[in-house]
Amino acid sequence: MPRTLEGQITMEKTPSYFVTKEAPRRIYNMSRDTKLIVVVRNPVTRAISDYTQTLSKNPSIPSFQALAFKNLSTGLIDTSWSAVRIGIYAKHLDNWLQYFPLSKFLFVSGERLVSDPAGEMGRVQDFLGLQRVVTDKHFYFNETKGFPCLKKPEGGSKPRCLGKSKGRPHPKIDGQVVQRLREFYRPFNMKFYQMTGQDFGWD
Ligand SMILES: Nc1ncnc2c1ncn2[C@@H]1O[C@H](COP(=O)(O)OS(=O)(=O)O)[C@@H](OP(=O)(O)O)[C@H]1O
Repeated sequence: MPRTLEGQITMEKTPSYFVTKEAPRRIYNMSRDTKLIVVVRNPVTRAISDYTQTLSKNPSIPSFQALAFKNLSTGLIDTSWSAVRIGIYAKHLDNWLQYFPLSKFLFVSGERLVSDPAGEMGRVQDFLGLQRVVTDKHFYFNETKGFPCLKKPEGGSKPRCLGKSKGRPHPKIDGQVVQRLREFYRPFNMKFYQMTGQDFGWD
């Protein structure tokens, strides 16, 4: 990490830290004052999004359901598949709470980041002790992209949406497969709501 002067905030974004066993200890040993921001979305949609990403790089991978189930007829989920495992948020958070108190965390709703980006960004700015500089005025809904985009990014004059790999259409997954995954995640989601004191409304 670079040196940070008074009045500066250094930020780093690595999604995989949240699910990496050694990360909390290492970050705690680097700086126990670190603030932690975790963006979470419905773990079922997250798993499908993850699969979509892998599929785009390698179109010959097995079907979603072939990877998600150990046994399709008994409905046994394969928790060793990373797309499934990452969505067990309560388990990962438990590991972090061995080092950091809950007050060091901000949990951002991935769903609200799309439906109300300025609102979620407001929470981020408050959490970091920043003035609310990013507001409603900075976003517009781009009908073609189907997502909010920035009206005028920092240092640029043209509107800017996130890249092609963000907000891709997902393949259609069988309703029963989705239902079984919902059931699988429900207790972990409940635990996560309880741990964070936030109901993300996934159930
Ligand atoms: N404004 C805006 N524009 C486009 N996409 C948006 C936006 N806000 C949130 N999202 C959602 O971000 C998802 C991709 O983010 P990731 O967390 O997968 O990105 S990363 O690769 O881990 O950095 C991506 O997931 P997919 O829809 O599965 O592609 C989006 O749903």
